[in-house]
Amino acid sequence: MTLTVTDLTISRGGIPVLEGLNFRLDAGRALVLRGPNGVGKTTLLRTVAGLQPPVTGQITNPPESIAYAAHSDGLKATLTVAENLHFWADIFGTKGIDKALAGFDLEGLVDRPAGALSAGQKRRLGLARLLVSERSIWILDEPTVSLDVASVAMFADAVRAHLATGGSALIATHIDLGLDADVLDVGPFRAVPGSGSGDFDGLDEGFL
Ligand SMILES: Nc1ncnc2c1ncn2[C@@H]1O[C@H](COP(=O)(O)OP(=O)(O)OP(=O)(O)O)[C@@H](O)[C@H]1O
Repeated sequence: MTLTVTDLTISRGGIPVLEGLNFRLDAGRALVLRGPNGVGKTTLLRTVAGLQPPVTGQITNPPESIAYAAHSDGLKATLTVAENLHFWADIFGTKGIDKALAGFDLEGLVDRPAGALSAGQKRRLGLARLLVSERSIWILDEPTVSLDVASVAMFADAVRAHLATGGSALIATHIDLGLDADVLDVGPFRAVPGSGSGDFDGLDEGFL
């Protein structure tokens, strides 16, 4: 399960933000994206996840291999924790939520509506969907926002376990997760300004 990005140029709101990107993500590996605020990390993740087309270049990955966790949690506020996970299990065509509940310490919250969770608990539930998805390539945008130290460690353990079973992860994060990961600084790939339509793109997905 290899993700390959070749000669990629990406845009946001019709304006190119990064260009000339080439990288591959092999099974069992994590790649951490670094770069200053606004450089285009989220845009790159959205493009790799298939939420928007590249300007130029290719992205190849096995079909139905990607699970994408965006900035926002994208939870169903009136559904319980268990119902949210079952909802996503139905979407992904998988069965069972126990591993996801255990992996993110949610067993004590199964009957709580997602809207009544704390910010960190919501984030844990959002990340638990990765386990429900059973997808091999995780695309993660600032996954540790709102997480306390113990929950960051829990998340890092989940990523390590995923890599150990042949999964992979592409992660935009400003913190050190303590993973054995490759690092790609996208700063040097900033696009030359002056082209594009400038159209506003209001789409902001929670999870796919
Ligand atoms: N919906 C949008 N429409 C138009 N432009 C946008 C939109 N969202 C972000 N941008 C712009 O696109 C550029 C890239 O933004 P992006 O969110 O990809 O950066 P980032 O590297 O993820 O930043 P951060 O580290 O702050 O999360 C920025 O200049 C940003 O202002």
